[in-house]
Amino acid sequence: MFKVLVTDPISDFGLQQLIGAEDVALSQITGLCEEELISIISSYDALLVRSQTKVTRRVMEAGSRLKVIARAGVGVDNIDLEAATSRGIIVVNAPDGNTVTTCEHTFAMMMALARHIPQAYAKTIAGHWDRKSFLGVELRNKVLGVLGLGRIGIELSKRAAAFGMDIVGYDPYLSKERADKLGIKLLTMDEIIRTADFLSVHTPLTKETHHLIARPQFNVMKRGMRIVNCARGGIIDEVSLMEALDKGIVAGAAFDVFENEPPVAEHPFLKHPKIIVTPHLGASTLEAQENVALDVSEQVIHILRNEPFKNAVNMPVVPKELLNKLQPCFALCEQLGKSLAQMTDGAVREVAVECEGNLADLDTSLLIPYVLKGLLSHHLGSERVNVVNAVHLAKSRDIHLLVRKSVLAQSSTSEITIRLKTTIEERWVSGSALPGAQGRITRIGPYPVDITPEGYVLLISQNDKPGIIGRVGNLLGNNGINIATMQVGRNEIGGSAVMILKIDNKASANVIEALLEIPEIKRVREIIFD
Ligand SMILES: NC(=O)C1=CN([C@@H]2O[C@H](COP(=O)(O)OP(=O)(O)OC[C@H]3O[C@@H](n4cnc5c(N)ncnc54)[C@H](O)[C@@H]3O)[C@@H](O)[C@H]2O)C=CC1
Ligand SMILES: O=C(O)C(=O)COP(=O)(O)O
Repeated sequence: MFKVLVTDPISDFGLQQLIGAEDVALSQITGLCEEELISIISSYDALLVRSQTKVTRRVMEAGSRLKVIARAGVGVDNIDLEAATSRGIIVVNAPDGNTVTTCEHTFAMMMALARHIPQAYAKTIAGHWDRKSFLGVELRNKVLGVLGLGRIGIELSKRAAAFGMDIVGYDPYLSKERADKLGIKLLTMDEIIRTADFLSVHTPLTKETHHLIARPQFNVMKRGMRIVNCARGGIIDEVSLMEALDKGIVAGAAFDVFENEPPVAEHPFLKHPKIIVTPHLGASTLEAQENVALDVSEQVIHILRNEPFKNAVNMPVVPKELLNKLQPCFALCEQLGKSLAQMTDGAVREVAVECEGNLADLDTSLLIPYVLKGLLSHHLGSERVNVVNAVHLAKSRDIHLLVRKSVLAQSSTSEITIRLKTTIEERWVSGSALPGAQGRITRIGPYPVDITPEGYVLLISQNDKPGIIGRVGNLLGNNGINIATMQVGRNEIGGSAVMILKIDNKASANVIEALLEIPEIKRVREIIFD
């Protein structure tokens, strides 16, 4: 039974899939502080949060069973992603479910700002019929600067265009062609800041975007501009904004988010007549909450059941077409990594993935985590290593990772060779995988083989002398070990040779010792595929 903990208010409708799953026990406990969460997290396999719960390194250290942290929303700045990755915890979010809702809230804030609606409402219900203090401005013909043209920034731009605004924007990932189609003029950050009548930020909060708008930016802004933040507290420096308001540079500000949430009662934004605020309501509609909860519930179930999932924040995004082509290779790569771990001595220094044939045209760097998972889990334990943290674990051990390509196929149309260098030796294995079929190991070092990576394999290196095969067969037989298949290979008559035996049951350490007592046998390795 998988135990799932929900610590922020998440739509019950959206959680139905988890609630109804026979293999899931769901607990909903909201309002926990860090210490309280730490005290209970150790028994859970999955944690579902929104923005309130801070999922710190300490929480993850205490969450020894945690396999997945799901964010029912977009921003993951409340989750320590580095800690999650290094512990192999998958972090997923729901990037599409609240786009329109947050964009509509931003637009509502921009209109409320232009027409002083919250201030006028407060005064009217307090009994004052004041028609002089709230002279507003039109949005029409105003320049809207949008920083961050992702999902929300683009939706906002579309709506602003319908209101007759001129949209200028900046996003390092938006192409000019796409911007032209959307009617957005791409400018530099500096040009936008100098020309915008309204400025709205829609980037994530990262080290790079922290205080993206601060004193130097406010100092060059158009006098009387208005600024909106419905993305994240901290993108706009709150102290510099207060100064800019006092200097008359900024005529008004609309904030849905704060550097620290909830803000303290004395926070200057809460008293300033030119600032309007909402309590992080950007994503708070019925529709968005159902969307994001449905999305993450489905992903959590897939991850817990070891099924394919989408939107992992701490794993590379793989286009579906590429995923379909590489999928058959994932299990094979893990098995190739596992076999190398068992046939080499010394500390691993370099792992190279070499792809040939049809695979050479694809981004095969995506295979590395699978190879490393097989390789490292042999040394570090399968509990500790998965495809999320495998690269991190390898790099933190100074293991050099390489991907090489060749258009030649040696023994099949799509062959993968994994070459491993350790402090004392270099060995390699090759394999081939076709869609819908189990992968096969096609080469062990220079020797062509054809084995399915399952069960037990004995690798015996010996000098090529008559009678050895018989002695090995007898010894195994006498110990009740049945040989399923046997392949032999050699460099030259009387030179080095190998015997690759698939056996039906495990050879004990005593059997391996006895094999090594046969004078011509130089090395015996048992490879266990599980
Ligand atoms: N107030 C609320 O309740 C909500 C707030 N958000 C916030 O809005 C943010 C944006 O959401 P989406 O549009 O869905 O994300 P997105 O990932 O689609 O868009 C973010 C864009 O910011 C761009 N960007 C990153 N660094 C930049 C920089 N230095 N300058 C300019 N552009 C930069 C990225 O290239 C990307 O296109 C989220 O990260 C989240 O923090 C999202 C949903 C609700
Ligand atoms: O999705 C996001 O990034 C949001 O900021 C929404 O936050 P919330 O889920 O409402 O706490």
